[in-house]
Amino acid sequence: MRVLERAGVGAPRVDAEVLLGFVLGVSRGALGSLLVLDRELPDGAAAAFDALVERRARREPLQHLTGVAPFRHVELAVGPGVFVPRPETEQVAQVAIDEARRVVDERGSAVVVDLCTGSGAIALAVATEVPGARVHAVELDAAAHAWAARNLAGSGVTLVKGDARTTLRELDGAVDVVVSNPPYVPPDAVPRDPEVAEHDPAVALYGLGADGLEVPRGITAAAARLLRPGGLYVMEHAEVQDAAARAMVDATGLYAPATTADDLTGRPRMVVARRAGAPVEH
Ligand SMILES: C[S@@+](CC[C@H](N)C(=O)[O-])C[C@H]1O[C@@H](n2cnc3c(N)ncnc32)[C@H](O)[C@@H]1O
Repeated sequence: MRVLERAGVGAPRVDAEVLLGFVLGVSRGALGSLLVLDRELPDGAAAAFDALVERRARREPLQHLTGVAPFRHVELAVGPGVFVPRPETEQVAQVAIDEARRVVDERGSAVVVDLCTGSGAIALAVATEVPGARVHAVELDAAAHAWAARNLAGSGVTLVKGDARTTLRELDGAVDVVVSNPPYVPPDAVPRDPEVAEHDPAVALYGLGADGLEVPRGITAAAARLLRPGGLYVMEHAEVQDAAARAMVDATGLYAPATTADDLTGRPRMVVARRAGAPVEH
């Protein structure tokens, strides 16, 4: 634990417990007590644990070491080449899930699209938690798409490889919920944590343009094209982008006035808007 603390790992005790549980093949909860850390480990486990701690001290993401990332009620396989799903995105998924459930109750089914799906986290959560939802997911990057294909196999989610700004034309005007956690980091805001800066793919982080919102602007336009009138759009953004994200949505003239919703820690982290009027003509 001290090795991780010295390396600047944010939650050294938690990470040490997770890695020990991983080596022993038990959940962190089943470890029982931290005293386990002081006991002798079975043959081979001590060396395996030390090797993992050393890698974690070099700031490899914990989830790359265990190969999994928890997200709501599901677990995603993750590793190099894919963005590790974050707890704050669970609340973005919640907004999409609540709306999809409401639509299913009202109409018997709902069409949900997850743009920029990465590991497939949001799409899998919606498909798992909302029976009656028909879920589509789009990912541009080949490596991330491969992780999503692995995670979404057998889930019923339709996964498409392509640019989320231009795909799924067959669903134009027919979608009830579009949810997205796109890249949105501005070019001058390189994340400080090595786990993020060195291990999350650049295509997952940087939203392009001076404000980081060039890709999100394209996603917002695509969502307007996909949504039926009254359909809901929810998109994650950085804490400092709340006003810019609302302005971005409102500037399209295609949505009712956008609002901002908070994540579970009370930070403004997503823009929410309903599609207004008639579907866009093409
Ligand atoms: C911030 S990550 C989010 C991944 C996942 N939705 C999550 O919340 O964990 C953004 C994802 O968008 C993908 N991406 C970037 N530009 C894209 C585009 N134009 N079309 C589709 N996917 C894109 C990246 O490869 C990355 O997987």
